Amino acid sequence: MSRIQKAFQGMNQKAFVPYIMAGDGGLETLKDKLLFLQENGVDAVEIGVPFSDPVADGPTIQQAGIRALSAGVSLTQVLEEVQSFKEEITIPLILMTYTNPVIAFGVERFAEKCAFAGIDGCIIPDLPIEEEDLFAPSLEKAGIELIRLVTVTSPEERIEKIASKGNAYVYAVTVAGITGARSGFHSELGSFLAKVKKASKLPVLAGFGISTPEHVREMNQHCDGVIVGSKIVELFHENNLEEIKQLIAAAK
Ligand SMILES: O=P(O)(O)OC[C@@H](O)[C@@H](O)c1c[nH]c2ccccc12
Repeated sequence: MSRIQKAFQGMNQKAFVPYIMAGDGGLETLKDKLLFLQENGVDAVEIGVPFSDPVADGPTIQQAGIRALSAGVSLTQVLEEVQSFKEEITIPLILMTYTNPVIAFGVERFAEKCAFAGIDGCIIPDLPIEEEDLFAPSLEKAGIELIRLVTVTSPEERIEKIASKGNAYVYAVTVAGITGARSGFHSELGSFLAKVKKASKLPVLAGFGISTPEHVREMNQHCDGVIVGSKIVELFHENNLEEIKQLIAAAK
């Protein structure tokens, strides 16, 4: 059983998975952020790779990506950095990137380097399930789990098709649109998450627009855990570690 499967199967608490942008504040801060999150009890971390054309990202994550790119941070550097401290990180790490950088890097090489760096899973949000055979075999061979997204606007058959795959967790996107803090959630949220849960044997984690402890608690009534991106990115940028702890604590 992989580290990621161990972390997410037989969980008796709700999961909390933060997203951070690698290289925001300098690549040398990545290790300290991961150690901080690990010490404070998160279940996994999504590490974003800065990319020039992040179509699914809202302004907060885009800005973090621009800061990282202007510091010269690349996919190669992110993988080398993660590899350099892999012995100290025990929680699963999920690399979040887009199809183009992976193709440019070479799919097979990407999968191997991820495995060598101690990465457990990947999220490639612009990779539709119809095209995943381009990536999935190489990732599987390297022991990297592909985490798939379903969205609140996906038709039911599509939810079923996507949610029945994989070994880690299903990422349920709770809004139609891009990442970023929001004040309210989709009216179909509860029934959407119920559909995803029914279609999958895996834990269902909800993400997009979750930015307060109240959101975390509300969302967790309908799913197995949450993913928080933009708010975590913003709080790290402001060095507000206290509020990060409060968000994590809301899931426990
Ligand atoms: O930022 P939010 O609204 O909290 O959403 C999570 C999200 O940031 C993270 O999982 C993510 C970052 N970039 C993405 C692109 C697509 C899907 C998901 C993501």
